[in-house]
Amino acid sequence: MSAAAAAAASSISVATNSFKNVTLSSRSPLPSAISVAFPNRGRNTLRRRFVLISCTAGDGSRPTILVAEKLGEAGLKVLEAFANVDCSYNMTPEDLNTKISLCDALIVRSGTKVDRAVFESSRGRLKVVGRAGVGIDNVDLSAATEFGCLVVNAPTANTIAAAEHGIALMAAMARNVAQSDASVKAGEWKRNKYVGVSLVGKTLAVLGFGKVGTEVARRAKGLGMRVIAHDPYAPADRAHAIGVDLVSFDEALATADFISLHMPLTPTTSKILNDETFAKMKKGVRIVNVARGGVIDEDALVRALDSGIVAQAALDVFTKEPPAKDSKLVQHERVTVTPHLGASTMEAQEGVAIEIAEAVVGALNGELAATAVNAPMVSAEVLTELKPYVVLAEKLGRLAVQLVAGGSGVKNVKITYASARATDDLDTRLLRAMITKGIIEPISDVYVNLVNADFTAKQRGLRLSEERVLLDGSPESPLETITVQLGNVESKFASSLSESGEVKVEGRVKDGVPHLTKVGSFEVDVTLEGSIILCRQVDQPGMIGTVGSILGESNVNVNFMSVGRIAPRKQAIMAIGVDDQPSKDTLKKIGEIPAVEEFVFLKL
Ligand SMILES: NC(=O)c1ccc[n+]([C@@H]2O[C@H](COP(=O)([O-])OP(=O)(O)OC[C@H]3O[C@@H](n4cnc5c(N)ncnc54)[C@H](O)[C@@H]3O)[C@@H](O)[C@H]2O)c1
Ligand SMILES: O=C(O)[C@H](O)COP(=O)(O)O
Repeated sequence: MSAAAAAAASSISVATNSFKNVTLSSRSPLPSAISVAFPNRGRNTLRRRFVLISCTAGDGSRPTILVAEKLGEAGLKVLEAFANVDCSYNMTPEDLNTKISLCDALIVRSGTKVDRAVFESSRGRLKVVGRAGVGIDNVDLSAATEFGCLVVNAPTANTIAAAEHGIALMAAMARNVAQSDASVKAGEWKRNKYVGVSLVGKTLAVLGFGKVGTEVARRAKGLGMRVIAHDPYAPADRAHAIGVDLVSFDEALATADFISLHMPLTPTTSKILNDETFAKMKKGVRIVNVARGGVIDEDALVRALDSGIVAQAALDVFTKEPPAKDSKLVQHERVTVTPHLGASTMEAQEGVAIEIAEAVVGALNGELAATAVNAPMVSAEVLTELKPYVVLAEKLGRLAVQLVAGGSGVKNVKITYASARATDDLDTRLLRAMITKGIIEPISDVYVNLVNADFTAKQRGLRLSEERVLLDGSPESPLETITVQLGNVESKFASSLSESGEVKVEGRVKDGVPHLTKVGSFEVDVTLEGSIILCRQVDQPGMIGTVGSILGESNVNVNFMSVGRIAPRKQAIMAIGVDDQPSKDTLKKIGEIPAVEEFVFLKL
């Protein structure tokens, strides 16, 4: 490492005690995997399989996907090409809980509650929940994560449909379309009663400037409205690019003639429009909600309508769906309602169905989902670059934990990533998850994947801290080295202890192949495949030959050998990569070589 190396501190503690007793799903019998192929120095292509999400049925048969709400035909076709598909559209929660233990994936829209009971009832089989749409407020994400179940959604295909519905509701509300339609159909002709208001020149406040909010803003600008937006997380330049000013929440409320809601339902946004916030609005404001019913305190909205603060409201979504037939809000004369139709266009439903079917099939195939909600999203380009480092990370975790005497005592894990790339350019969640997997799986029967890695670490009291070391030089590869250190442990191979007493292993990727490059303070160089024998010995001529002949006599194929020493004729570590597992007898013979001071056999 360069003398100028600077340690960039980014410490992530994943050890808290905020979790109650939870039963984790046990290891799936036949995990699916991603195959990573890369050339092995001109010899045979080396194939590595690393498991991210285990999904396919244990006996290798086609997985079963339960579709709980109406899904477009095109999406069903994608699913049917890959899995057994059970379309059961009107299940009670009890039906769902009964069926789910036979299903590998579940697809829902907004009408099905996927709560903790669903994950518990699945007994570890459910690996993917697909939400055919954007809002995931009907899925218990923390329960999904605890049970190692990936949640994916279809976040883009219904954006335009929702935005168009928002605009349609705003225009219909302003011109009393629904009320006057009902009136004409009832035989009336009341032209004076249904005089509306114009949109042009009015100020629209978009609350939640994400995908739908942006499209609503764009369209409202086209209608000649002045558009302002409030979104604590939206970049100002995106707003400016379409001529929208980002303002504070209070300013949006105080200035708007129309307010359109486009934020997700979260604990922060729940009832964000309430008595207090209605009181801050301009008298006669008009409200549109195509986001989620729960972002408005519905009783407070009725009060605001009755007091005249709110002139009109147009609502596609409700706290409880369907709302009660005698709901004062729904029945209110100045309220226009639709039955959660924002995403319901032919085009959007087709798009959503394909988007979710592809995401679910991809996840069942073990691919990293681009629309994962409860796991890191890794773009295809980043994943391609990181693949060998992902393998390296898991192998280093596996090696480190096997060097610990009585492995289960591991509590403190320090991971150091040395790279010439800027800290922000490396998302380490994937690597951290794989190191966690490598550490936990050899010493437990818990199956660790990208979804449950941090949760599983916390549950086992594993404290992971990550450090970035910024190296000089050209940032061609994402990482130079990964170092894994396990603190406060005894080692079964004393030479693997660093000067400060931690079990320490370091690796790097060379020509696309993960290598072990350091054990304790000894430098070695051995490819991380098959198994490894580490021997500490007194450096002397003939050692490689002696060990090599013992292994050869036992028909154990050596794929790599490397010796790291402190100084000639002093202590050295020999790292021997072997394709086959040596017998106890063979290992005993190695241990009996007079110059060998200690040795350990490690499975990768
Ligand atoms: N009615 C329908 O059928 C329908 C269809 C599609 C989407 N939706 C709903 O519309 C909403 C928006 O969907 P999207 O695809 O645009 O999502 P999105 O994630 O792209 O946008 C949501 C935006 O809300 C912002 N936000 C979060 N908390 C906020 C807060 N406290 N104040 C202001 N902004 C906040 C986020 O920063 C984000 O930019 C979601 O609730 C979704 O479920 C409804
Ligand atoms: O969040 C969404 O995507 C919309 O609310 C659509 O919900 P739906 O799939 O039930 O129509």
